Amino acid sequence: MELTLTRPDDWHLHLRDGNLLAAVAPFSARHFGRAIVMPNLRPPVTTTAAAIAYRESILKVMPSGSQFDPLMTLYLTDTTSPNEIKLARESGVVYAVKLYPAGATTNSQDGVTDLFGKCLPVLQEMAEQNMPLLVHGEVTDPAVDIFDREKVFIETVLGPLVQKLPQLKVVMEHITTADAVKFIDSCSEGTVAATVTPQHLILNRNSLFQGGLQPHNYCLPVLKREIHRQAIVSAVTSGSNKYFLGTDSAPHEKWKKECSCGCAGIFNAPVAISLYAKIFEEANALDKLEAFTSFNGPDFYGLPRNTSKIKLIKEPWKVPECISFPFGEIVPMFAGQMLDWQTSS
Ligand SMILES: NC(=O)N[C@@H](CC(=O)O)C(=O)O
Ligand SMILES: [Zn+2]
Ligand SMILES: [Zn+2]
Repeated sequence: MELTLTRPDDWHLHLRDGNLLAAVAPFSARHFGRAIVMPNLRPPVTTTAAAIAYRESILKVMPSGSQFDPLMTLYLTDTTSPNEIKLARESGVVYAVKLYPAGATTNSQDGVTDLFGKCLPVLQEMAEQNMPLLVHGEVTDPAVDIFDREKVFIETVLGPLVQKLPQLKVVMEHITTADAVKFIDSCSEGTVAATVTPQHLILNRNSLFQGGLQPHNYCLPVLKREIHRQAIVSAVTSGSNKYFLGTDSAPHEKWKKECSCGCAGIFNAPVAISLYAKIFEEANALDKLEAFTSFNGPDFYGLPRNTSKIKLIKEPWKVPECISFPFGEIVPMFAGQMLDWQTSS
């Protein structure tokens, strides 16, 4: 069996920097036309000037002949100025601003401590400039159970934000719950949307503990119960244009995952397209796959859809156990397992 799709884009990707960037970027460039590149480096990408420099370093490591187009983002802080948003818009290379609640996830130390108290003028400027806000949607209050942090974020931050600034474009990133689906479905089309990762569509929280602790299935927001997984599968396969592909591929070196305090993040770039195809096939919804992978994202961002195509063939392949590069090793999602779909180049 074969499927031809308009080339997909990845609307949520961590490319890292330095040696790791060079090692992982080709895995995304192989399949995706464009990617929204997350700014959570150390130090974070907080200015347009830094975003331009980061974009250059990404383009430098691209395989020759690659058309891959990195769409840059700024990391919102308590002190980001409205003027920085103007510069970002004028640059033509910054496509969004990312909200990390301080302490919510990897490299979020410099994130926002009080969105409504500190960031309202910037958010107003973003609404005016039609600059989307991308949201890691979890509260950081240690008193809130980790499995409830997305739900509480919707109730206490996202809901009120959408009420306060109804013109602001918002993407709730990597949604994991039925609560998020309900919220997104209730919002107005073209203004609020969500990305969905392969891991949250294919795994539930049992996968964290299956046969022992599984660090390579650990990401944030953490995997949830099966009923939540089913709700997001229904959402993406429903044909709604509010949901689109965002892998959240987030590589960490093997030693940083397999240790006494492992990092959150799953490296799924090599398997993401295969997994999305598997999910849509199992839901009898392969006819809805292309809108999710290739149409809904650019339509939301107001960008043209890609014109080139990729071909998927149903032919089993084994995911490598480990990907080695000159300075280390990374374990991909589904390492050592068989998958049905692969792309033919
Ligand atoms: N998803 C993750 O578990 N980790 C991401 C950060 C993020 O997207 O929250 C990372 O940068 O490692
Ligand atoms: Zn996140
Ligand atoms: Zn992410």
